[in-house]
Amino acid sequence: MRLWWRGRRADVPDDRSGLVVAYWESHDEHLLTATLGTIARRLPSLVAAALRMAWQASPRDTTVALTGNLLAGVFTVFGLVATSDVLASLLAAGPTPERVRDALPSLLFVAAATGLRGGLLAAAGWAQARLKPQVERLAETRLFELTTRVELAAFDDHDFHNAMRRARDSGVPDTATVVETTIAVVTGAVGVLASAVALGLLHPVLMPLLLVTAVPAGWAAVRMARLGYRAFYRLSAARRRKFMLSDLMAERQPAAEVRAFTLRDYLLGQYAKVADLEQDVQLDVARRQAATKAGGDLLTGVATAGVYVTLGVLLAVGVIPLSVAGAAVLAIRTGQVSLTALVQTMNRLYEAGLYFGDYLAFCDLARQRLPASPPAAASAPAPFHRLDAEHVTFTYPGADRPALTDVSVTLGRGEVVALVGENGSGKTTLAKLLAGLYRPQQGAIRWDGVDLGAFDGETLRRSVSVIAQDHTRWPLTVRENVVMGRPPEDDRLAAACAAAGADEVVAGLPDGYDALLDRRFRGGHDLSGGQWQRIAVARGFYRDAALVIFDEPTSALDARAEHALFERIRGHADGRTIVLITHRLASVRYADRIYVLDHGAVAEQGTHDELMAREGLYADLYELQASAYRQRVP
Ligand SMILES: Nc1ncnc2c1ncn2[C@@H]1O[C@H](COP(=O)(O)OP(=O)(O)OP(=O)(O)O)[C@@H](O)[C@H]1O
Repeated sequence: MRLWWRGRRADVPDDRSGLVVAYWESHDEHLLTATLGTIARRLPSLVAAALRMAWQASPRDTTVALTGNLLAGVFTVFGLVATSDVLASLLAAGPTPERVRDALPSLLFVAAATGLRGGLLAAAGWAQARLKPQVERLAETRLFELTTRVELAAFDDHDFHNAMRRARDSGVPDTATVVETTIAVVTGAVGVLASAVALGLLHPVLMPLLLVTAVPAGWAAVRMARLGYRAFYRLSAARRRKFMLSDLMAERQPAAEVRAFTLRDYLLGQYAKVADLEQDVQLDVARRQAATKAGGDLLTGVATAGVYVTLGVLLAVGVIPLSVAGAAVLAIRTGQVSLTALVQTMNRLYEAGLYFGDYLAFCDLARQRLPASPPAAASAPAPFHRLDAEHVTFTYPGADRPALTDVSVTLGRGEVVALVGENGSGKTTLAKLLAGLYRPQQGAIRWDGVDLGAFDGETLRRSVSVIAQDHTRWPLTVRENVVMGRPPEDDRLAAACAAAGADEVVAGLPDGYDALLDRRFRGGHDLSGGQWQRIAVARGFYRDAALVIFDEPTSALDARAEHALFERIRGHADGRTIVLITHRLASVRYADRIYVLDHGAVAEQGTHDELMAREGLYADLYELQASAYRQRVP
């Protein structure tokens, strides 16, 4: 890990003695140490990956785009060679009308070759234009197929986030650019090759002259692209922070707290810091890119002058006739136009290829984080008789101590089991493990004796319903918020909403179940915290799951609604097992079993009466809450 700071050469380490380095100012640099050679060697595989992607997006458009450009190149050669014949006829001795007549067949050939070339390029261009959106869509779909399947723990990993941000921000759009520029590079290369072949046919000594002009421009393009990429890579963590700050300053949800806590100056100050950093790095890169370009242009000019001087010498010493020299000038000009285009597109390909490389790297990384499917995954587990956590230990990625240590709990079919304990004691973590969202590092979660790892993850999760403490307020309609991708059934929807007390919420909305729950859209509605909580609970009831986990489902409910909800939860269990996490101990009195967690371990377990008789942690917490209600104001 190296540190760096704005205003300095981006690749010079800086100890910044005495200053605290923010986490978004530091990053791993191993990728940036790649040499030009390494990166150049990467290009062919990137091009191959891009062409593979283009082929998968549309074989027909890829074929038309490639063959159209290749054939157009062939007609360029024909046209240039025929031009030499035209010049030879026109510059020959004899009366002008005769010379023109002699040149006529070659002239017609030049016209036909030019027309055909134009037609082919137009067809190829149309195919290329069609290819772009198809490739973009394919790249994006693949990315989201992975991000929605990777294990949940990946989202606790900052490296994964950084890689995902780079892949989403630039990788996806640049995938289409790589495909587009790959084809453009083929076009440019064919154009240059056509001119080189035409020059070779005119006289073998002329061919290398064209290539001399390519070297400086190519060097400059590659160096400029690399400088740009280095800046992008270095800034990716800072950009994530900038996006986060801009969301805090311009999104609806934090808007009230930004004002209430007078956070404006603080946020703007933080934003200015990141923006300064970004600007300084960008200016530094722009300066170095401009110097590189100027150097490249100067050298290209010198090389071009050298080419024309050589041509003049060849003409003067009689190595080539005037007609060949004329056609050679034309071929060199054509070749240089193609060469400039080739260098420019190579530059873009190289640059986009680096971002596309990020996209490919992220896809590989995400594939490694896909949950391992067992060799013979059993499909949807039938409702269980027992669900056991056996000596489970779990540590979050990057955390220095376990969130759960040697935890064992048992849930019987149709039971209401409560998890209680102080903040951070591990209740939510245990619930997520029971739901199969995280895998324990030690111990096992067994569904009727079968380790959860033996089940197919998707089908397992269909048998479990988790109403998270920080449940998502989906910007969708009420119906979609409850049904959550399952087939919509009106009777079931109404029953789930009634069980959760969400029917009253729906009755108050003008569009009922079709009301859109997001004020940022026209006609959207907002709900109170408690109303949202009822909608979230209705989600839990709607799913036909063997295990339903309610993580603090009543924290935002008023006392009456809370009491009613617990009654309903008990009444609607219907053979389902309910795991209830709550701090309101009066609500868990009637649970079949209560587990008391303390610092990631089960401290006590039993029924309310058993735990009260024990006079341990549960009894203390219960008494504390009860006494708060008993206290009278003097
Ligand atoms: N994604 C995460 N990455 C790292 N550590 C985490 C993560 N989520 C929770 N923890 C840590 O794991 C421990 C248990 O957290 P957990 O959310 O399970 O507690 P809890 O009992 O549900 O708390 P609360 O009552 O406040 O909801 C805490 O120390 C917490 O800081």
